[in-house]
Amino acid sequence: MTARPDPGTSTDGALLRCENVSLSFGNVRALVEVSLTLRRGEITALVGDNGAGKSTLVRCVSGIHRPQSGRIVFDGDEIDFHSPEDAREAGIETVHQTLALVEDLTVWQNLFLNREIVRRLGPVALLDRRAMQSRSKEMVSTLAVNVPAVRSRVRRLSGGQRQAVAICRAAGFSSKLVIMDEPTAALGVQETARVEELISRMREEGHSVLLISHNFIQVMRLSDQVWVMRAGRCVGGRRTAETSGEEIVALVTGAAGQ
Ligand SMILES: Nc1ncnc2c1ncn2[C@@H]1O[C@H](COP(=O)(O)OP(=O)(O)OP(=O)(O)O)[C@@H](O)[C@H]1O
Repeated sequence: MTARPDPGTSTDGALLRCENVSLSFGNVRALVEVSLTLRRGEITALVGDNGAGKSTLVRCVSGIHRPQSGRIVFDGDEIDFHSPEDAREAGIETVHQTLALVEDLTVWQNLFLNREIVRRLGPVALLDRRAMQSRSKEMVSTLAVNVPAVRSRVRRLSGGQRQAVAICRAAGFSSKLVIMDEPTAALGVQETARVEELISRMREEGHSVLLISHNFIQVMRLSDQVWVMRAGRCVGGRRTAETSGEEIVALVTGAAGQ
């Protein structure tokens, strides 16, 4: 990963800036000169029809793809991630639709998966279960996550509770940006409401969130800023308070200009 200082971002409040980012897969132009910004401490929504390029853009930010041209500036540095680990190291956590939780492990084991706390006893390294459990309780209670107990196995949790654990894992460990890909797509009405509450609470706790959603009502309810993608291009950005669901739908479908 290379990092180049970018003095511009510290003053304009932007945590993330994509500038003319392009990426094609063979003949498919998945991203065409996409430019957008994401401010610190806000919930930024990314909307667009199927195939618009949302996931591809997010994959560029989270280290899965590398743009063929353009640049991405995160927290003042131009990024050139080679892997999701690079992105994570820089403070970008992604909650994928698949959640990547291990069913047979407990909530706390999932929260600390691959970042176990280790205690040294002379030459021997031991997992510090007590420290991980107590830190997990703190993480869960900070965001008031609706999870029965950190010692429950994930397989016993509902879809909403699993989503909450995955979000909690991403929000913990001092991440600077949490990306969520359709966090409520597979949930019922009540569970969706709980996860939305959790996302709002993250903003109250100072987290920055990039939310991909097909649910315009949710986007209008939760976000501070909306960016719209269509056919690989970013066709507009609006402050949520200054737009309407109708205008966003019109941008998504192409019925409105920029
Ligand atoms: N790995 C890939 N190889 C080839 N084509 C791809 C690949 N990933 C995405 N695409 C193509 O790039 C375009 C953008 O896809 P992308 O998944 O980013 O859209 P999306 O807005 O996230 O859609 P959805 O809402 O359905 O997830 C589509 O035409 C898709 O078929």
